[in-house]
Amino acid sequence: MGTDLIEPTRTNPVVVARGVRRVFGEQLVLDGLDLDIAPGEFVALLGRSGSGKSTFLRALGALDAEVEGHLRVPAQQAIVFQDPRLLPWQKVLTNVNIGRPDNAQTRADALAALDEVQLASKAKAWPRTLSGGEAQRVALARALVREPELLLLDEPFGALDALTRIKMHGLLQQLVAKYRPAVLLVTHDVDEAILLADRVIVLTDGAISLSSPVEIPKPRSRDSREFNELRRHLLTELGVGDEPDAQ
Ligand SMILES: Nc1ncnc2c1ncn2[C@@H]1O[C@H](COP(=O)(O)OP(=O)(O)OP(=O)(O)O)[C@@H](O)[C@H]1O
Repeated sequence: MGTDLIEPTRTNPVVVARGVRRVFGEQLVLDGLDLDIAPGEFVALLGRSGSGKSTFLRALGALDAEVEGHLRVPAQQAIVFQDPRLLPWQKVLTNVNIGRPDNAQTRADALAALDEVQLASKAKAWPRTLSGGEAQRVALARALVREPELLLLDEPFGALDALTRIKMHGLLQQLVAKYRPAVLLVTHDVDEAILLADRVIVLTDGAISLSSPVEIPKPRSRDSREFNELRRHLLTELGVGDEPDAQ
C-alpha cells in the first residue's frame, strides 16, 4: 500500500503506524507493528540485528511501496543514513541544497544550515576533502535545511569514532532542541538511545515489544542509577542479559 504523506498539524501525532507488515519472500519481517510519534518527540528504536529496524524506517521514509498496513507520516521529512551519501561531483553547499530550487534564498538557507553544524567554512569544499564526521554533519545540514517535521536517523553515528560520536550527540541535541522535529533514531547503541531519546522502543519479532519513556533529566549521565537501571532493562529485553560490555 505504501505510505500516506500528510500535511503536518500541531496536535495530532506526526507518525501513525497501525498493523504495519512487511514480507520479503518467505520472511515476515514486520508483523502488525503499531506506533505513534508525537510532534517534537524523540524516539529511539532498538532491536537485534535483522529485526527490521531499517525496514520500518524505510517505510516511514516512503521508500517502500510494498509495505502493508496503515502508515501516516508528514510529507516534510528528512533521512540521514550511516553513510552520508554526498554527491562527490558537487561541492558541499550544493549537496546541502540538493533537490531544492537553486536560488539566492535557498543557497543562503543552505549556508545557514552549514553554519548550524559549524561547517560554513567548508561550503565550497569537495566532499572527498571532508572527514567522516564532517561529511555526516553535512548530511545533517542537508536534512535540517528541509525543516523536517519528522527526522529519520538510521544509525547516523555508527561509522564514527567514539570522540566524534560524543560531539555529534551534543550537536544533535542542540539542533533538535532548536528545531523540534519529531525524531526516529535507529541505533544498536543502548547508551546512545538513553542519552538522546524521550522514549525508547524495542522491535522484537516484527512488533514493538517494549516502549519506555526516558524520564531521566538532561544532561544525562551514564553513571547515574536511573541510567543503569534502564540500560539493564533494555539489554534484558534485547536478550543480551546484563553483561557489563553487552550491546
Ligand atoms: N530488500 C530486501 N530484500 C530481501 N530481504 C530484505 C530486504 N531488506 C531487508 N531484508 C531482510 O529483512 C530483515 C530485516 O532487515 P533490516 O535491515 O530491516 O534489519 P535491521 O534491524 O535494520 O538490522 P541491522 O541492525 O543489522 O541493520 C533482514 O533479515 C533482511 O535480510
